[in-house]
Amino acid sequence: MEVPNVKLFDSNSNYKESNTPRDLQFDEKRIMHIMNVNSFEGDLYSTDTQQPATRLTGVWFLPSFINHSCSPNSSRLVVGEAMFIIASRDIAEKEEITISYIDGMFPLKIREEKLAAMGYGFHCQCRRCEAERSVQSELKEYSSQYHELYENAALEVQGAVTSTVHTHIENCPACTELSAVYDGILGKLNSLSSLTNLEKQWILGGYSSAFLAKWLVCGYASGFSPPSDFATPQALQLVEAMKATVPGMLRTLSFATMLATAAQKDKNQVFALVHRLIQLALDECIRVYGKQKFDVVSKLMEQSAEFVPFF
Ligand SMILES: C[S@@+](CC[C@H](N)C(=O)[O-])C[C@H]1O[C@@H](n2cnc3c(N)ncnc32)[C@H](O)[C@@H]1O
Repeated sequence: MEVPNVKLFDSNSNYKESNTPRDLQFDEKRIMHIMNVNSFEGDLYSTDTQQPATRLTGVWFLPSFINHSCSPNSSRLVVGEAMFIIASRDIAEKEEITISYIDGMFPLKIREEKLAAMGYGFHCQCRRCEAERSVQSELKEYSSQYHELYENAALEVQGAVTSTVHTHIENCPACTELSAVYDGILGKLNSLSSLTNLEKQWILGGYSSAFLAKWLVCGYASGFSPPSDFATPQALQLVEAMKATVPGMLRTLSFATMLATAAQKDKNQVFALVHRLIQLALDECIRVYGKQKFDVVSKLMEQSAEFVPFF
């Protein structure tokens, strides 16, 4: 399809197409399809920081040309009416700019289902998907278990968050089982020699909520406040994997700050782990610049007990 002149979308421009091509004539179905695959949905932030974020849907012309990847290099932020596309990791010269159309922190099968449900009409063949497909048969057991459990686990979490009574650990069966899936996938990945370390991180990142379910189950009894000994090298390994998988996610930033706070309180904790967690939080804080990053990370650390890092 021919790309229209950008000036057509500029409200201050007098530019007009000399003659409307026949295929641009009014066709309701076609217009609806174009809207479906090109519009964005998300949180809109006011420049007035006292205002809460509101949900919005809209079409932003230039960002709508950006393709999807399950391990993208950019993410988007809407402030007022402007959409910012922010690099979430270093981007090489001539590398395609990509964003994720879905919450990519899920295993392959769920990502495929989410993309299919949105009607984009493509099968993702990014490097992350291809790496995960290449070991799909080896991971089948964990992938199926995750698939069976994750919706129920999400319901348990929602129930717990909205409940005023602190339910006990036994009342969270799906979360408990899901956390065992994480240990299983971790062991399996260690035994797979056909994958690079980065490919293993991409797969592990997709199972992050299974690890977080474990935190939830442990943190439950203590009113969601993470136990001080929860910041283990295994938790750090997951934050590193989440950063490598979908960089710049708020969930990863919050998880890192929560762990850093817990690690700081633990007298037995080595300084290197706390330091690395804070560094990761600063790296993931891609929407603010300079010294403000430190303010945001320390504020999040103060508030970390209130955060439920799940789905
Ligand atoms: C928002 S548009 C992206 C820009 C579009 N590629 C273009 O040139 O106008 C979404 C559509 O782009 C295509 N697309 C996006 N990401 C893709 C990917 N990773 N692989 C194949 N097609 C993709 C699909 O057709 C999808 O419905």
